Amino acid sequence: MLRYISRTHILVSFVFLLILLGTIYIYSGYPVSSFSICQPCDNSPEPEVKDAKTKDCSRWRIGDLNMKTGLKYAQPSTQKGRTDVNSVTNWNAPLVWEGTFDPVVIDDIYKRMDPRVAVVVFAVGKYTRFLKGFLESSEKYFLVDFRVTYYIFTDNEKDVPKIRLGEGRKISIVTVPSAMRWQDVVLGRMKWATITIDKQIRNEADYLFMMDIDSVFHNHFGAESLSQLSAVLHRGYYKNTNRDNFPYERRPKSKAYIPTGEGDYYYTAAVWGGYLEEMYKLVRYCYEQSEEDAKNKIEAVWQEESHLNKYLLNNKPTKVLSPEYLWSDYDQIPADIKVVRVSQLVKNYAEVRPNGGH
Ligand SMILES: CC(=O)N[C@H]1[C@@H](OP(=O)(O)OP(=O)(O)OC[C@H]2O[C@@H](n3ccc(=O)[nH]c3=O)[C@H](O)[C@@H]2O)O[C@H](CO)[C@H](O)[C@@H]1O
Ligand SMILES: [Mn+2]
Repeated sequence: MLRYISRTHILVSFVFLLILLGTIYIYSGYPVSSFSICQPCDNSPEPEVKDAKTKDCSRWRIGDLNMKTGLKYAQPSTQKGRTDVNSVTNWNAPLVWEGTFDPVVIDDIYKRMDPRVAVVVFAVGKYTRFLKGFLESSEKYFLVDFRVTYYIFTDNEKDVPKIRLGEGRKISIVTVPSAMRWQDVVLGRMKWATITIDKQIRNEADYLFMMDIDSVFHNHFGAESLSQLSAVLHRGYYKNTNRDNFPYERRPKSKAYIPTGEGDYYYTAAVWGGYLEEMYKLVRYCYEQSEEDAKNKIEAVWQEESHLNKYLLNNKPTKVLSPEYLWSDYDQIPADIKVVRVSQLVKNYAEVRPNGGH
């Protein structure tokens, strides 16, 4: 009997001890299941990661909104703000316009995390001519003081210009084959980006942006653009267009098909970004869906842009960026666009594309 009691005692004490240790472990702040953006920082092979920042980094988690003590900035108001545009979606995500954020505050918050940002751009065939304007203007306006790597996918490495880059910023060249059709380049972006994220970028970045190269930055493009998944409203359809007139893929045979009566917005495929893994999922989705289409002998009306719009209908973006984030030199600037941050260049489609035309 005595032996029996003492065994039970030992067992109960052991279980109690386990529970106690577990509780201490959890309450001591160990990240039980939360994904940490800073984890990759610690493993980073990059020599320029500063000690202080790496130490700081271990305290950061995605979703933290910690700001430096004593930072000086204008008092935010609950009464004043943009009233000419809607700045929230019906799934309660921010719709970002000039005047809906304070760059002093938001850039400080994100800079403290010191994320590594990958920018994937393609410059195939004659499109290498756009690299200089894109890179030089990006250095002036795009996530200044953040760590940025431009992944330049090209079939012509020697035409990549030498540009002076800011501290912590670099270029990584990825060689891709030339193409006979521009459609193959724009869709090929999904294939080559998927492969290269798997092989290389995953270990080198926390956020990833996909961008068209025929673009120039004109104004601040900062941390207000960062989120799990951020998509930009296409300038051509953001104001008065009925959803049934969005240029979604309308043929049921395509994987990108969206029936009439559905849809939130029409997003451009020329600027989109988010957490590395979220972007990987989406880029890979566009690649796989377009492969399915090819098997069925159909190509979506606006290539990867059609697949992107299909995905974002069911997987809502966590931030919607206004057309300030991609305007076009072809179009006049209306009153609600207070700032053009990026603009697409006017180009001679027939001359610059391998198979001409629109
Ligand atoms: C503003 C906007 O909504 N842009 C979209 C629109 O592009 P655009 O009409 O602006 O197409 P584009 O000619 O700029 O092609 C898209 C991008 O592919 C690359 N490229 C293309 C051809 C080539 O020979 N070499 C090369 O490098 C380059 O990075 C270029 O910026 O339609 C395309 C698909 O039809 C894509 O969805 C673009 O994102
Ligand atoms: Mn373009």
